[in-house]
Amino acid sequence: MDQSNRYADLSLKEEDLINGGRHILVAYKMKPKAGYGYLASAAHFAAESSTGTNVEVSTTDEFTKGVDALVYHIDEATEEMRIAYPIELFDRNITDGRMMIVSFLTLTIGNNQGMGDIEYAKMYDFYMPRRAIELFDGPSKDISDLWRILGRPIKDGGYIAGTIIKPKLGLRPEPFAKAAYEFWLGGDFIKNDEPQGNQVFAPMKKTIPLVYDAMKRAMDETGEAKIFSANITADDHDEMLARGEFILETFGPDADKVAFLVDGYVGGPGMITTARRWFPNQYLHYHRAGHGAVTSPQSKRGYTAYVLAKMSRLQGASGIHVGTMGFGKMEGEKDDRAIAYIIERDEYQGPAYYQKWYGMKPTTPIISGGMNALRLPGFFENLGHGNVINTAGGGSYGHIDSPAAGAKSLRQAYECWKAKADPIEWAKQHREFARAFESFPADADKLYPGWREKLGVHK
Ligand SMILES: O=C(COP(=O)(O)O)[C@H](O)[C@H](O)COP(=O)(O)O
Ligand SMILES: [Mg+2]
Repeated sequence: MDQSNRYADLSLKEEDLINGGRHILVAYKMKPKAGYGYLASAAHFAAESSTGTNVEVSTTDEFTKGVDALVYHIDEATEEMRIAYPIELFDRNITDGRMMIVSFLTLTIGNNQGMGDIEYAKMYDFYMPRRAIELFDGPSKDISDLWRILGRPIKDGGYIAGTIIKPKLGLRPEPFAKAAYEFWLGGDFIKNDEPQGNQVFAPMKKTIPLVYDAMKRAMDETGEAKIFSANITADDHDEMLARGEFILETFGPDADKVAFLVDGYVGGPGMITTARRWFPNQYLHYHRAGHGAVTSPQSKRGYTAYVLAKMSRLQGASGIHVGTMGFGKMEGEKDDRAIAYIIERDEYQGPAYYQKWYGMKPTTPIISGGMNALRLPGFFENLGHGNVINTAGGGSYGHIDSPAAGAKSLRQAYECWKAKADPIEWAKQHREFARAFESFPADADKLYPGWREKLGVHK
């Protein structure tokens, strides 16, 4: 059944839809299955994603038709399809009238992912009108809160040198706390690796008090504040809250130095919102492990990493991983800068839509995955600034001198970029940075050919 007379109106202008402020707009790359017309499939897609199904139903009335999603733009050659969703379609809380990401996903990237006439469809951008921005929580804490804790300026407070406790799993409580202490002697921020929680060999009730003790000792030793991002992810929200409350109680007077890490892609939007609403005084660290299943450029379904990051700001993530833009070990491109810019700026031109955030707090780009001091100068140059959290696991615990030296090498890499200095010249003055060359020789060979001669390293 061709539903394009009801679910498509190609005379609608995007500019008018935006000025009207009544629609959420979504841009997809969509391809119908062979034998299906583009517009008819697009209209069926919009029907399934809003008020319709594959047949006409007798229960439809005039009001129903007023909230139909409408295809307003198609371009078969570029597989471009854009749909306007009336804002009324989206579910609101009975407790406080607010919007929820789960409803946004259910409609815009729900059943339409399994339709018989659609080969594939991937969301690559969406636009939220001002009213929707008003109805999402947004972050309650942001990077300025971390800068304040670290004793930095709250604007442009700069690079936060972090790590991930490695090995990923298998450390018992004492070695775990020792690994934390050793990094904090040189760095600012430590996160649990995303699978670390309450394993039998490292029970949280034993490990967390030791981590707090390590933090206190490192703060005494360095005279600097330190931050720990603790994983509270759990299937059961009560379990997640119990973890969070136990951690805050343990850190007591230093609970402001605790962030909460939630595995938001595998855990889902409800887990992020529960953490956001239950612990509004903590920095909320969104770890996105698993996202590649839908966001990878190889996947023609789901949504992009840009869309994931943009949703996380609406949900209230204080920070989210944005990859390493081709400088680390995970998939990524230089142009992934856009993923950082959409979450940190107050307005930004995305791949399809110009989004204004109307003062919603920013979400920090968290840079992670195969990073080390040698890779950072190029990374900052590409991004154009260093106001990020960077967690370098291998880059810290793989430094040949110590985790503290690894941490210092990260800070020195940032200072090198800020000073616009030549990394080789910088290495001559900064020992930990220099030793990073010997720690990661494959990277050094690739990024700084001839480094051995220039730095006088002949082993
Ligand atoms: O454990 C790590 C990195 O460890 P290492 O620093 O040793 O590589 C992170 O979980 C991933 O980077 C996540 O990837 P992303 O940030 O792309 O989501
Ligand atoms: Mg990890």
